[in-house]
Amino acid sequence: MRNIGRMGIHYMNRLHAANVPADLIEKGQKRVIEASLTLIRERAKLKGELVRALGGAFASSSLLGVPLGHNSSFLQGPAFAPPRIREAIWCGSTNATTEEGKELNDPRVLTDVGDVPVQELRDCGVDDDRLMHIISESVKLVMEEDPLRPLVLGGDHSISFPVVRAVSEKLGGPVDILHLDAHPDIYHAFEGNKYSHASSFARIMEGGYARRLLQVGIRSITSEGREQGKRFGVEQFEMRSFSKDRDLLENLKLGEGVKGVYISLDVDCLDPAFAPGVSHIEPGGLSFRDVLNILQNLQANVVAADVVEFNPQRDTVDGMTAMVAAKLVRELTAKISK
Ligand SMILES: NC(=[NH2+])NCCC[C@H](N)C(=O)O
Ligand SMILES: [Mn+2]
Ligand SMILES: [Mn+2]
Repeated sequence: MRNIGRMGIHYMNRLHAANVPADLIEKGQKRVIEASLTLIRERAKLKGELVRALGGAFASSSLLGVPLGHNSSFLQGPAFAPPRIREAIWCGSTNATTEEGKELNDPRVLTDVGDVPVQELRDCGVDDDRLMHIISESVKLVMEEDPLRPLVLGGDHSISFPVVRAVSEKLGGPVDILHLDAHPDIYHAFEGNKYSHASSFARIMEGGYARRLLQVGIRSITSEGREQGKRFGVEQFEMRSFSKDRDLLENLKLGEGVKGVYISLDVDCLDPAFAPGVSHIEPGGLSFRDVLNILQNLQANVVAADVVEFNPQRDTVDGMTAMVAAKLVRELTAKISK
């Protein structure tokens, strides 16, 4: 199953090689892209109408899955994360109430517009330039429907670039970003791939989509990561000084004077003891409660967020990391919805 995407690309290459007219392929791709966007557009419209009809919501989280794993430099399992996270959000072992009392069953708090069909698009030969634009377009379709705000389920971390681009373009200016991760993901082009999951924040900063970028949980950083951080004025908070920074990080106020705040949560910001189901095991990380303390105390208008890099193929048999990722989504929902 995990190779369908690649087989799809090879299949398209064979069609090109066999002199299948390029415009035939191009026209077919356009129809598939339109169909993909139509499904998301109509679901977002319906959920928006529903929330507005119920009334009283100023901001409301809406899940958008982006099952994309091929821009990972290591394992591609994050492509399979969105359905596993949804399953865990609604798992009967817990309940539908967030820690401070929001009801997830209430569509004014949480709705779902489904997944961008990444596999299907790649199978038709859609390349990454276009795929990234389709992801951006999908995010904008959610934002079109006031009061819906996108809560994106990755996927590897490459998806944050098209998502933040869309949020910034749609709101008409930069946002402040709180980025929790073991890695800064700011290489100019990791292993030659400008869309790499290790390069998304280079694209975001180049594009001018963020004013401030705060990176928290960092404990795997190369000299390029530090240089690029300086170059873009990134505020990098490393784990080795976390006990010193804790006070500041648990009392953050962000987003004043910009369009809002974006939160990007790479599950590997957590210590692998809390979240073993990730591609890049990096000891010495945050505890789950550290992350919740930072989130719950954050003063900010959170306009959108993502949870990325959960790899179900590396999870424990009881799906522990799926529950961890789901709880991050639940508490982000609480943060966004009001
Ligand atoms: N989004 C991520 N999990 N990125 C991990 C990047 C790992 C890469 N090997 C590095 O040196 O930084
Ligand atoms: Mn990352
Ligand atoms: Mn990471």
